Amino acid sequence: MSTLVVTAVSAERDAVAAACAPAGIDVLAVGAGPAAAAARTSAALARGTADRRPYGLVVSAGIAGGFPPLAPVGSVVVASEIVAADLGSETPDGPEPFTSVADLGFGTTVHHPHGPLARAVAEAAGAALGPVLTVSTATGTADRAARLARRHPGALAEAMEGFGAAEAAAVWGVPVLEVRAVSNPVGPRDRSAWRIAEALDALTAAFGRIVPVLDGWRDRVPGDL
Ligand SMILES: O=C(O)c1cccc(C(=O)CC[C@H]2O[C@@H](n3cnc4c(=O)[nH]cnc43)[C@H](O)[C@@H]2O)c1
Repeated sequence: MSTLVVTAVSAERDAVAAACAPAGIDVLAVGAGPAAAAARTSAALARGTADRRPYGLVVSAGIAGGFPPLAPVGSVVVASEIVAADLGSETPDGPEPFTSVADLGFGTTVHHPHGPLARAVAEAAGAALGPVLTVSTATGTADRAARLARRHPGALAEAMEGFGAAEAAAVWGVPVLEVRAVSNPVGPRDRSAWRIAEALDALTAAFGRIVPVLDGWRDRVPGDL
């Protein structure tokens, strides 16, 4: 079965496609944020099924903010967990001014990529493996960066689409991965410090090393990886 890679914007799509298109892996720009990612990823999965070419894996990919020092600018991360970090409610009292929908008892905030596949992809890419957060509002202050890091120990990075792509993949019963190249630190907003070209180059290089693993996954005998 084939693989679908989804990115937010066309520059990310082109960076991934430079490595994936020669291998016949589809790469789509589905828009920024979890809602656009969920809607358009689900539509692409439906098209694949209708065309009798169902996808067997969804990969959310692109650039991201990295939590220093775990994920420096220019590094690549692979998600061990895809976490909806701001899906919940603010709370007026207590040390933690946020509670998740999972804690409130009416939703899920974590998707778990296939462990052996995520490990194999991280190893091939020379990437760190750990939680990657999905946010609807990019972090722009040191205070919020510290709160997120406290609430999600070991979090490597934040981006804005992974959880949406994972929700779509779950609806279609397809496994999901998230692969990100770090363009900026999570913290006080300074767009001039974003190293987008460096991160896009890192993304292309990472997918060059990941493609053979995805090929092996496509051809796998269940239990192989
Ligand atoms: O301006 C450009 O040339 C350009 C090229 C490629 C990508 C972009 C984006 O702005 C991508 C937005 C996308 O990146 C993720 N992202 C990156 N850093 C963060 C962050 O610190 N916090 C949250 N998300 C981040 C996110 O997935 C965005 O959708 C521009």
